[in-house]
Amino acid sequence: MTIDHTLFDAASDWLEHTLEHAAKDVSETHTQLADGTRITRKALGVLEVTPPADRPNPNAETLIISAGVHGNETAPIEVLNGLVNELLNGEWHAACPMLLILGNPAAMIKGDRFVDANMNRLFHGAHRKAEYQGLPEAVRAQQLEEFCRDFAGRYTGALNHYDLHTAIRPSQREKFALYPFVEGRQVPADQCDFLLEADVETLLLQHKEGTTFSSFSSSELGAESFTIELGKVRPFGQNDLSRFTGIRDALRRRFRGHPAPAQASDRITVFKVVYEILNTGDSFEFHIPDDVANFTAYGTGEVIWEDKDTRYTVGDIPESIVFPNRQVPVGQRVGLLIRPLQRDEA
Ligand SMILES: O=C(O)CCC(=O)N[C@@H](CCC(=O)O)C(=O)O
Ligand SMILES: [Zn+2]
Repeated sequence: MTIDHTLFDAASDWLEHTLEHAAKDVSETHTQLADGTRITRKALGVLEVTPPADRPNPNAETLIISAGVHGNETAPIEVLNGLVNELLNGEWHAACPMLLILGNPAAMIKGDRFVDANMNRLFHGAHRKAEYQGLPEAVRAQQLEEFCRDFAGRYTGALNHYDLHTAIRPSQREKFALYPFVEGRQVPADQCDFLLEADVETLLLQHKEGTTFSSFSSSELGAESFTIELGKVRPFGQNDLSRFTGIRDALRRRFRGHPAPAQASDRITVFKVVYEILNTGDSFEFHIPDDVANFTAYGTGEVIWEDKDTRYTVGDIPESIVFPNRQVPVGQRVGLLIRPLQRDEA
């Protein structure tokens, strides 16, 4: 490895630098690769890649790729860091402008989903709410929004954002993507092809705007954005990276500006979110066990949650649970209920 250490001080790579400096400020710095690509370390865990102006960008796109918005979701962090190492090592040339983000370094060091507040609920302006004022995760969400806004504002090509995660629970469908809700929008076929290329065969359509990173970039920046769940949460070093080669190879292909391989888009299974379960407070009872897998289905009449005022039972069409988690603050998401998208709903 012949990495230029002006970018990462004495650290061996981007991830090591990000973890070592998690409690410190780092200033902006940049370097130029032998092929003329400029790499700017904008801040801790934020790299901008700028190919030389005369290099073709065959897919006419700009990319934002984020991982580690939840600190314990380490596999996508390792995948993204591996791709950065390849780039810095001169193994291939970057074709498109890219903003690469390791979201929450302090939580990565702790090995936890977050430190003070779930950062993936603080985007799309939510970091401005009084209850989050001054929290490091609110400051970081605002900083990441600003970097993305600045990056998006400097380019005209199609903007795409893939926010990479892994799930807390096991899942009947190991890899799946969530498409943030934007009024009147439909998922483009080439995005489904990309998901399939990355071995992601299941897509969930959100039913309302949210405060996730991908909701921010799609609603505020007009990006085609997805949250992508790639497997299960594990600590650094304990991931079986052979289960993540689909996303690694698909991203590398995009970074290099190579054409998309042909895919059969009808292979993707699409669900829509029909209901978001929220923690309603003291009398809230969630009837789904803690160890249930994502996509477990519940039949007509089954009670999912209740409190002193409300009892939610499944209606005529079975519904499946995704992201069940009762350990969330009042007002936050305890889970999503989904059902397959019918043909006439497409
Ligand atoms: O497994 C879980 O319960 C959570 C995994 C995760 O972090 N998922 C994202 C999904 C974001 C979205 O809805 O687009 C999250 O909860 O932030
Ligand atoms: Zn996550």
